[in-house]
Amino acid sequence: MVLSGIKIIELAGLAPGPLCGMILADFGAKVVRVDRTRIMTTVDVQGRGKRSIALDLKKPEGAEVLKKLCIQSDVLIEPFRKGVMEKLSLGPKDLLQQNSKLIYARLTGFGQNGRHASKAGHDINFISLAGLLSNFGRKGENPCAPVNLLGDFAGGGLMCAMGIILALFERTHSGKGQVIDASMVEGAAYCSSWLWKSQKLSLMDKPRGENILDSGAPFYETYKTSDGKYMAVGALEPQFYDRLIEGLGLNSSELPPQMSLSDWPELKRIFTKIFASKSQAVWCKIFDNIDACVTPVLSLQEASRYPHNQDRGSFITDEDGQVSPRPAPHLSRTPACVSLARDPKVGEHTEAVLMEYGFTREQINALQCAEVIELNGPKAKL
Ligand SMILES: C[C@H](CCC[C@@H](C)[C@H]1CC[C@H]2[C@@H]3[C@H](O)C[C@@H]4C[C@H](O)CC[C@]4(C)[C@H]3C[C@H](O)[C@]12C)C(=O)SCCNC(=O)CCNC(=O)[C@H](O)C(C)(C)COP(=O)(O)OP(=O)(O)OC[C@H]1O[C@@H](n2cnc3c(N)ncnc32)[C@H](O)[C@@H]1OP(=O)(O)O
Repeated sequence: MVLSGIKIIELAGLAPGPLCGMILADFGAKVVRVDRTRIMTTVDVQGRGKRSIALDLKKPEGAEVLKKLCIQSDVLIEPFRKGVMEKLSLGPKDLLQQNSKLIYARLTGFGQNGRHASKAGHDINFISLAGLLSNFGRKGENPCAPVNLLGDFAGGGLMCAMGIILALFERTHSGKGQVIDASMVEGAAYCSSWLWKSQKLSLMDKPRGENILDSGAPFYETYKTSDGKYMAVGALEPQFYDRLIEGLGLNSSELPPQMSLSDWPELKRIFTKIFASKSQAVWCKIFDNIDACVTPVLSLQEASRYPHNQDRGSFITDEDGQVSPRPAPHLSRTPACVSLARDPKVGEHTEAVLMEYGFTREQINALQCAEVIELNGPKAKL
């Protein structure tokens, strides 16, 4: 696997850091998640392929343990707001001094400088300041966040993983680590470069809900079917639009032209009425054989059972029976080799990991007695 041999320390966070660590683990890195002590469970639902140690970083001995782990690792992912790591004497200066090859990834909302750098925030705040949230939602309605996909995951976890991979690549030439300042405001904005640059093309320059891709256009919209489900229509180009009209059983000579903006509301009414006359399954049968960019809107469960996705094995089931997406993209020679084991429990691997990093049993016992670490898993085999 591409990242075989790469050792990553991930300090436990809420959502973006865990995705970043999971991607790297899926592609072969050895990821150790550092959980807090005295917590019953983790909120990390993206623990696939990771091991967990429970370590109290507030205790000086705990910070020393982390330093020792980082000396022997390639990457540290830290998800706290600016200044938290420095307060623990675990900032980049402290750690890079001991391991100049370390890649120190700082995944925050607002970045390491600027007036909001020390403020707390969540996905919705980051995408609001990136100028993006103002674009989501229907005409006349309040902006509505696309769950926490854009800030936390596209702009956060994924961008941070890209930064780490870039830094690992660069390190093969320079032999040096570096600090990655991954701000979710900037990551989300960067992912959305098309939106910024398409203003010039008059594609997305009208108010929210009146543009071609934001529910303004009748041919890029969802429609309710007779059984209360939905179809997604993405018939943007004229050739696909013609086939949409054909599939709906309409006659284009009796309709206004596709790009007549003033007629979009009327076209939407017509399409809405027709889609409501048949069930989703019937529309699927019709549009399965027509190249019109029309697809069913599926729930997560339906997506994993959808024939095309089954053809490609796009979803996997772990040993707990939990279904999730398999890693993407596919690499032909060195594909991801995903773990099907259940996610790690907090502190399940403390002993095994510490021994692997050179701690003796006596040292581990002492750390345990001082409540610096917790051992919640099976004993390591010596
Ligand atoms: C929208 C998403 C988030 C979605 C997540 C939700 C699904 C979940 C969020 C809350 C969960 C619920 C909650 O946990 C309560 C229940 C728990 C139960 O187990 C399950 C049910 C729950 C109801 C649970 C359910 C769900 O899981 C939730 C609803 C996002 O946007 S995620 C992106 C967030 N933003 C960022 O990542 C940006 C950068 N980070 C930050 O801005 C802040 O870290 C953040 C996230 C705002 C948190 O701020 P906070 O003040 O709490 O932390 P920091 O200032 O960063 O400091 C961290 C302190 O912790 C100390 N520390 C860290 N590790 C250790 C350790 N190993 N040992 C000791 N101490 C440690 C660290 O030193 C800091 O201490 P100080 O404050 O003293 O400096």
